[in-house]
Amino acid sequence: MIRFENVTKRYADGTTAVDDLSFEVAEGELVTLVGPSGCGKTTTMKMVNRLIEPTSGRIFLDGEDIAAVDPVKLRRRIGYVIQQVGLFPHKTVLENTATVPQLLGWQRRKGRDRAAELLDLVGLDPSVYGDRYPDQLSGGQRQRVGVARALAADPPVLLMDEPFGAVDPVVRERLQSEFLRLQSQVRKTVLLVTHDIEEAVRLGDRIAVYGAGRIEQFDTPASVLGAPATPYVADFVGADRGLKRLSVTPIEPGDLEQPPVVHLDDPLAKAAARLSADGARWAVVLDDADRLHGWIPVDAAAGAGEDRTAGTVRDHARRMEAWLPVGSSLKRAFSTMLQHDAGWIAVLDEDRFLGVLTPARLHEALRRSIDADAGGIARAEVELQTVADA
Ligand SMILES: Nc1ncnc2c1ncn2[C@@H]1O[C@H](COP(=O)(O)OP(=O)(O)OP(=O)(O)O)[C@@H](O)[C@H]1O
Repeated sequence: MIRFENVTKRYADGTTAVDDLSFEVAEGELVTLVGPSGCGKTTTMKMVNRLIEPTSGRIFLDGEDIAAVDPVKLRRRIGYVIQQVGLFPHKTVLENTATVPQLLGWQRRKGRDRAAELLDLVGLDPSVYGDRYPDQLSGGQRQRVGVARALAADPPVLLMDEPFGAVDPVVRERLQSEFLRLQSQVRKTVLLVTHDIEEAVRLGDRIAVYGAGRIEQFDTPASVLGAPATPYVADFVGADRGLKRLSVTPIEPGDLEQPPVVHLDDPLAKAAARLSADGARWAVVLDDADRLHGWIPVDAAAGAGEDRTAGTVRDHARRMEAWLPVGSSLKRAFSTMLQHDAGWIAVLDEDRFLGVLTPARLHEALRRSIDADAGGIARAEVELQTVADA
């Protein structure tokens, strides 16, 4: 979809920002460009929408040499998201989002409908936020409007330059997750610039790791972390790449343990029988709609024995705060365990209880991720022990 062929950019003062670059981004693929400041990432990106012209080499978009395409027409096919967002302060959120459809001459109604649809898609209720002005939004909300605006005219290509750089780490992680969910729906061809290797690994189908003006490695996150191509890349991804892998490995249903399950209205004696049959120390407690309520320890249930008057699970159940949606990263699972000082966390699919993740299962999931890698990555290279050390 996007192809660079021997592209070099030399600025007037003699700086070579990009040096003989060749790579290709497939349709629907999200490629992250990562590297230290000044290595040529932004220059690379701005050559795609012709904000910067290459000194030599050619860039193709969908097979067409972009040098021959009128820059204004070219930019209509390319959404552009930047860190400073650049919303018009005197226009409402809805008007800002509808900017490009309006420039394209869409009917006002159609443009606004589309803008509302996009705001919804990025998690901003248009009936709540549509009439606000940018200064009435948080940084994270402004960033979402930036993404909605870039998508409004449904361009096949999206360029994103440090799109989540201006917000704090917690909001940043949330925006990243939201963007991944969005991308799985809209499947744009995306080039995303970041200087944060963790962001690059988390978001990219493939990562281009830049040295000065050149790509040192262009590969999947697993391969970049597991088998850095050069000492430079190894140094850049850091010694804790086993830990970074945690942030790119999602919890899957197969990773979960299935402890005994009881319901709030079950007699205590029934819960005690379930626990003793399984030899378990605790059971998960669900409400009558099968939603997670909490857990019950074996000693609370054991007193009941055969005594049918001992009450119900409800009287002894404890609430469980440590839970995560399936698909969350192992890193989030690990930090949730630490935060709640919990030996296990519940994993849900929407409201449905799927099972629990324990530290042992987390470790196994990490191994699964390593085993699933493209061949040639020696397990020993990935520092599993860092999980235990952390
Ligand atoms: N207009 C310009 N004139 C001269 N040199 C420039 C110009 N724009 C960028 N450069 C230089 O080109 C090199 C690459 O810059 P570029 O902005 O592409 O880097 P980057 O990797 O995006 O950096 P950052 O992460 O800091 O944004 C740098 O050395 C920069 O100083």
